[in-house]
Amino acid sequence: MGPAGSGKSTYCSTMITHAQTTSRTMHLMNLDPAAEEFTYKPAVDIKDLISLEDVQEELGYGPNGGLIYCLEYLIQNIDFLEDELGHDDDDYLLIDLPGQIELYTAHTIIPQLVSTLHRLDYKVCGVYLLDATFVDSAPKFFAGVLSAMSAMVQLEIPHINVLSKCDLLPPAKRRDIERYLNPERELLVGDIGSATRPKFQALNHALVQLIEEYNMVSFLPLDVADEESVEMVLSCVDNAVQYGEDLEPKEPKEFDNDDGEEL
Ligand SMILES: Nc1nc2c(ncn2[C@@H]2O[C@H](COP(=O)(O)OP(=O)(O)OP(=O)(O)O)[C@@H](O)[C@H]2O)c(=O)[nH]1
Ligand SMILES: [Mg+2]
Repeated sequence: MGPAGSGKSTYCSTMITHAQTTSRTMHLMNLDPAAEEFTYKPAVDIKDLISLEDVQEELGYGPNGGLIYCLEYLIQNIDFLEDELGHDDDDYLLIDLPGQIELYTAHTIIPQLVSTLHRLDYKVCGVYLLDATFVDSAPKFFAGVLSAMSAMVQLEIPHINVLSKCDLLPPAKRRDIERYLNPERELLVGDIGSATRPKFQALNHALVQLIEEYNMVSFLPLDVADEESVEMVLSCVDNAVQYGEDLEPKEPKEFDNDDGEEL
């Protein structure tokens, strides 16, 4: 999840590339009906169910309304998803969503999708991306945190915040951003206080308290050019969904005889 252009699709392809280097399989589920180009072919694609172009042409919707229509259509035809999904115990799906922010704040589409996945026994973790190059001041950081928080409270699933595009930050900006990865209350109050007018002080305090109560202030930096950084984000998501805990160790095929018995 995350605002338009925050790096959601890049996150998905980066994780799949990384998984391949560690002989792990991940599948892409594309739920962005406007997505046109893919680094990896999606295993499940909303465009096989409904096309944004058709919706715009036939129903006269604009791009944003059309997109919401497509996702609502998916929820009404959730059998499509159930039929498309594999039934492997260790299926790992990366679900790429569109960037319309209202999807994460106002609509019930994503919560409905999550409950379908839960019904199908998937463990779901929300990963919310914010573009690090935009989060360069306290007010922008707050705006980003509040958007991430509204997704989190709506979904009630394990939630991880990621600052994307850290590779684009010059070293000095990187140090600035590090202040916000795990900031102390005093830092937040101080920074937001000096960036806004005194009359907002009470509001600022209330916001900092809210952010603290939801334990929302931590962000993981993601530099897609740095394998360690990619691995760190992946292992936090793995931990959140307890990936691997239920997996049976697999016997290599050559140790089975023709009857499937172990030798
Ligand atoms: N250098 C760099 N560029 C990135 C990174 N992530 C995304 N980009 C670039 O940012 C632009 C948007 O990235 P996408 O991955 O398409 O973002 P998105 O969130 O899927 O965008 P929408 O689906 O349109 O909401 C593209 O030009 C990407 O190449 C990153 O980690 N580093
Ligand atoms: Mg995208």
